[in-house]
Amino acid sequence: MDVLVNPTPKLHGEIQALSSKNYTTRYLLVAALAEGTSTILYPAHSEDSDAMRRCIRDLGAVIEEDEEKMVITGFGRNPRDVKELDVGNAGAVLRFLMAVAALCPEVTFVNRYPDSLGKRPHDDLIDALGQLGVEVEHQSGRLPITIRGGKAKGGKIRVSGSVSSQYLSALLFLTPLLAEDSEIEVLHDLKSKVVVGQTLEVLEQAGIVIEASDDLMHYRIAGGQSYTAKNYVVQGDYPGSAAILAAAAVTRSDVTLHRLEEHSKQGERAIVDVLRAMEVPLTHEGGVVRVQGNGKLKALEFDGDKATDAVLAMVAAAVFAEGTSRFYDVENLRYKECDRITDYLNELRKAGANVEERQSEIIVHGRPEGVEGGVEINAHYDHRVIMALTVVGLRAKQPIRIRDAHHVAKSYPQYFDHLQALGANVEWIR
Ligand SMILES: O=C(O)C1=C[C@@H](OP(=O)(O)O)[C@@H](O)[C@H](O)C1
Ligand SMILES: C=C(OP(=O)(O)O)C(=O)O
Repeated sequence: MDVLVNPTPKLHGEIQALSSKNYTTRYLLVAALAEGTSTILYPAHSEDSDAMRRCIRDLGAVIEEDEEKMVITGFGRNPRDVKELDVGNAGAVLRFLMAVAALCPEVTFVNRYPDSLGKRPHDDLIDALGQLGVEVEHQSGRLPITIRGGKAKGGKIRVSGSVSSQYLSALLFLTPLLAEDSEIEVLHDLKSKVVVGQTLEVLEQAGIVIEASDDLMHYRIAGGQSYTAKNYVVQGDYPGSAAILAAAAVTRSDVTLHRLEEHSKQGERAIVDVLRAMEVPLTHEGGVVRVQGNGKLKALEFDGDKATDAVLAMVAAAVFAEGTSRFYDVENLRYKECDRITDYLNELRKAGANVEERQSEIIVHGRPEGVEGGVEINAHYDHRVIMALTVVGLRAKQPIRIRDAHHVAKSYPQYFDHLQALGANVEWIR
């Protein structure tokens, strides 16, 4: 299904932020790896969180749920012998479960999104699992992937962090369950380092002890640990909310978002500081962000690796800023649902934005006068491209049609409902 985004000068109203995708996938996983019964309050409901829920159920977790919570009885260190797992288009879910599959005799991860997740590389994790004696069959590091586990005991592992932090997170979830102690050394650089902080936070909540160096490049993990069943509460989601806040910033607005903790470990909370630095009038107190946009923004320079999943929304805001903005250290955006540098900038250019790319940078020459619009956008299967192009469409002169906008449901199925509630003129078209 497509979405038509019509020019919308004003946004007004209050919404509750969606629940965090990254915390939901992690809490589901640690609940499954525990032997007792855990409760997750306010879990996210999206394609990615559904993928984790479906897979842990296939692996033997028992899940009961109502509107507000999920009650999960885990399988501990003994997942069911399942032949196939379908993670949909969810990168983190795939990588985390590739590690968990080391506890299974033989599991194949199917390739349902050959043009999106099917193109993403997993070589560094495959290599690390190999060091633990796990046999992995793959297509040049890509899906479909078959994992033959059962032999992993622990030991020394070296893993590259230069493409994704998810490989390291995956190993941090697995190693405490192995019989022997492990030591993990991260090679090269570690991208999206802040997300590893979320992994460590959740592991600690689940009763797992991990010794991490201050720079997050070295870890010691005692083997033979058990995950404790616990009650978890999922906080609001900054990456998805970043798009709503960017929409409020580029329009004349009075928009309030609830459930966005100031001291969250989500790096994408930087959206608030970035918009503030762009001189967007806003306040953030007691978990409530209020933007009173006047449509005026100033350009800025920002290290995008600190807030990976909010960069596209920040770039969309910068499209209308006075001056030239630069988002640097963002190379790993190329390895997401699409190439979030080349593919995204091509779509932005179609809409009339003045943008340039470098291998690891996005440069935006702002157009405070607005962009032309009047074009069709290819979503590239990417929820964050869809959300960001919507922000641009609100301030374009002519409507923008976003093809296959239903892929927004990967993380934020209610995105267009929330925008409509704020007065945005957006409509679904078949
Ligand atoms: O661990 C996670 O849940 C995630 C890590 C990040 O990926 P990279 O480490 O590949 O940047 C992020 O972009 C993704 O949306 C979720
Ligand atoms: C890149 C993302 O997710 P994943 O890597 O889990 O597919 C995202 O949510 O923007």
